[in-house]
Amino acid sequence: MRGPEKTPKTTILGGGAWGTALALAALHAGHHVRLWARDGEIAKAITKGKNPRYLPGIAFDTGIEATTDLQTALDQTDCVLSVTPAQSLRMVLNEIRAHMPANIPLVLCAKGIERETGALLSAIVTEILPKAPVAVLSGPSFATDVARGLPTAVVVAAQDDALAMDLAARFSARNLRCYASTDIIGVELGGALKNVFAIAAGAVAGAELGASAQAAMVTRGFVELRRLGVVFGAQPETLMGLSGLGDLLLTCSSTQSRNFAYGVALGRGEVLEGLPLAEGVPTAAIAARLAAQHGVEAPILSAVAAILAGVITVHEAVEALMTRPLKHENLI
Ligand SMILES: NC(=O)C1=CN([C@@H]2O[C@H](COP(=O)(O)OP(=O)(O)OC[C@H]3O[C@@H](n4cnc5c(N)ncnc54)[C@H](OP(=O)(O)O)[C@@H]3O)[C@@H](O)[C@H]2O)C=CC1
Ligand SMILES: O=C(CO)COP(=O)(O)O
Repeated sequence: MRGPEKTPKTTILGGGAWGTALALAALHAGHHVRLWARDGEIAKAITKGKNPRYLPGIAFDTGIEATTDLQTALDQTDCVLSVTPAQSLRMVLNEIRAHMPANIPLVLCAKGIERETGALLSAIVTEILPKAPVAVLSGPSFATDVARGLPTAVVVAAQDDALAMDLAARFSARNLRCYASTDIIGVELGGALKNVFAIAAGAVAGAELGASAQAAMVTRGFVELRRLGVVFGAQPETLMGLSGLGDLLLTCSSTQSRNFAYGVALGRGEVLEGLPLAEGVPTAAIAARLAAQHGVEAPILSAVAAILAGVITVHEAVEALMTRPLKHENLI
């Protein structure tokens, strides 16, 4: 006879919009959920069913145990979701190293490439927590949609198919459908690079260059994403899926995306300081550098990096893109 099912114990690192939304999703999937936030006020608010700084206007179920104490957050956990920004991952992993139980999966939910080193986030986990099986959760999913319980589909990748399937089953609930994948690199690259193309699409919208230009930018951005995927060893078909095409469709068309909104402000020539987190900003520079190092033709990535570095304007970038030598429509 089977014994009673054990309640999954899930720890979320990060009390921002996505950390809170994923904590709620885990709660709705029946987990015992603890969330670590570095800010005590945010931890208190989440425990009371709100996060006014990051999810304003959304009241949610109580039941998430939020704390500023890492030891408490990680005690007896059986799965950890890392949901702080990509550029903080190394710092956060170094902080949790002493408290992390051995052989517990670490699921990366941030989207970016480390600016200083060019490392993919999964490589940073392997370097700092070599005993933690690494997984990646990505796909078209606005935190506010997930927090409101709107239907959303994502993909969870792990090298071990059984782990990927387990995690997909663990986090799936009525309004969150998780597909499994074994292509960690493809899934993380799709999430990291779509942010840069969302900035490009936003800049085109902000500069009022028209819907046709926006569609061209997204389509050619997708070609660049697939080219970089080949270099990194991603499976090309992964990028046709939720983390890749799916997330481009979402974030290259909606001001709900912070990266798209950042691009809009850039295109309008507005002040950028103080805008919410746009992960595509640090990732653009390193992605353009990696593309150049590997001889990958990626004019949109380079243009976004150059605009963000203040080397060229949006209009100059568009003119340079439009007057490149004519060629066949190479799709890879
Ligand atoms: N929002 C969304 O819709 C989605 C976001 N993502 C990805 O999730 C990641 C996080 O995004 P999101 O939650 O939206 O971002 P937010 O800006 O909403 O929140 C970021 C959170 O990370 C915390 N944080 C920042 N730096 C550190 C650090 N060094 N140590 C500990 N905590 C830190 C912040 O704490 P504090 O408040 O103290 O500064 C805050 O709680 C990003 O990579 C994003 O691309 C993925 C899918 C959807
Ligand atoms: O990654 C996201 C949706 O899939 C969120 O996008 P932004 O970070 O641009 O808001």
